[in-house]
Amino acid sequence: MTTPADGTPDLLGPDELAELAASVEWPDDWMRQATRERQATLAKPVGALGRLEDLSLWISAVQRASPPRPFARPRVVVFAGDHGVARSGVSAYPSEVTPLMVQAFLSGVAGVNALARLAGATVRVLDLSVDADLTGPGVPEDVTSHKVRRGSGSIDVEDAMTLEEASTALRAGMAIADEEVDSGADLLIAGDMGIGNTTPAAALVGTLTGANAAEVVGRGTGIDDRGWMRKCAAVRDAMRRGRPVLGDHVALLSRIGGADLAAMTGFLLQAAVRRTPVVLDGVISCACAVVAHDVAPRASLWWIAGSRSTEPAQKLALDRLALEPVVDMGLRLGEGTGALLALPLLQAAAATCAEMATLEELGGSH
Ligand SMILES: Cc1cc2ncn([C@H]3O[C@H](COP(=O)(O)O)[C@@H](O)[C@H]3O)c2cc1C
Ligand SMILES: O=C(O)c1cccnc1
Repeated sequence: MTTPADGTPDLLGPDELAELAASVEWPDDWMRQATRERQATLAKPVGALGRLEDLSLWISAVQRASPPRPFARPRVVVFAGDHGVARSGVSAYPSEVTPLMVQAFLSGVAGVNALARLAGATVRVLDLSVDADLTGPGVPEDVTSHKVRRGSGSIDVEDAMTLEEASTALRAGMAIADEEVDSGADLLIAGDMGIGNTTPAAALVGTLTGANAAEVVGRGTGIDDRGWMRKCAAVRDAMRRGRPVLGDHVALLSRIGGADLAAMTGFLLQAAVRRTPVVLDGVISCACAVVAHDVAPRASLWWIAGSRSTEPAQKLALDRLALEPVVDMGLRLGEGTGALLALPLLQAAAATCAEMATLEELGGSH
């Protein structure tokens, strides 16, 4: 935690967040318009590339380039963290799976690794709040370089973390986005790993959209009806704890979020500040996106929805963000997999627009 010389905790205050929000620029509408005009001249019937054409306009606007370029350095950052609420029977799997999956990401054998290889993206995994000690031989130091705490509190009955830790986690996420953009990433994806994390995600979406627990709670890793009812009760209790601090984003994340989710929120915000596009993934990244959008409404113009999740909270989140997923394949994995599934379609949108001749260049007209 960063603490100023006088010893007071370095809280991320509303003024700093408002300043951050004000620094988010608009994507470039001139480039969007230039690409719209180009699409109308390419060697195809007008509109024949369907939604790829819409995607090419967004890519142009966020790249400030017309025609758009395929992304050269797409990067996934997986935010790993455990959640005390998992002890209340809200997940089909135990928290011990979280550190195992971190090892799997590092070994390159998880779903996110396979899809990243296919899509030409690289993967970085960070332990923000895994309830295990991941330092030691075989684990690169980078993995724990932004660790905030071991596990987050059980949000139905206690705070996920302190206000200081929430501030630290948000700042960590911003620093991570800076690190990635400074290292050359031109497209970012926020992946998640943490047993129980669909519970705080649902609670955040429910609190910010005004929906009730039954409307936001899904099956997560595959809980049965009794598990779903336990999860509804946990989310209802968490939302009761979150509602009084609606509007204070640091307090909201400290009460009913988690260090991993707070970091992801900071990451999404800073990506927008750095004019770097993001493909959102499943319910976790979309829940964080709703928090980040509440801080900085313009930030969502820098994001696109990769994949429809089966989690109901993701639908409410995307409605709030006015985003329509690129693919709908019934995914419910997270890790960044849904975003990676959409990435080849984004590349297709950029490549067709950049590489196709115009009808006029072929000697024709229409
Ligand atoms: C082996 C395994 C790999 C995963 N990869 C992502 N998740 C996903 O499922 C979890 C969230 O669902 P819930 O809230 O129901 O626990 C998170 O770890 C999320 O990343 C996984 C879950 C498991 C079991
Ligand atoms: O929507 C997701 O990404 C998701 C759904 C269930 C479990 N983990 C992640």
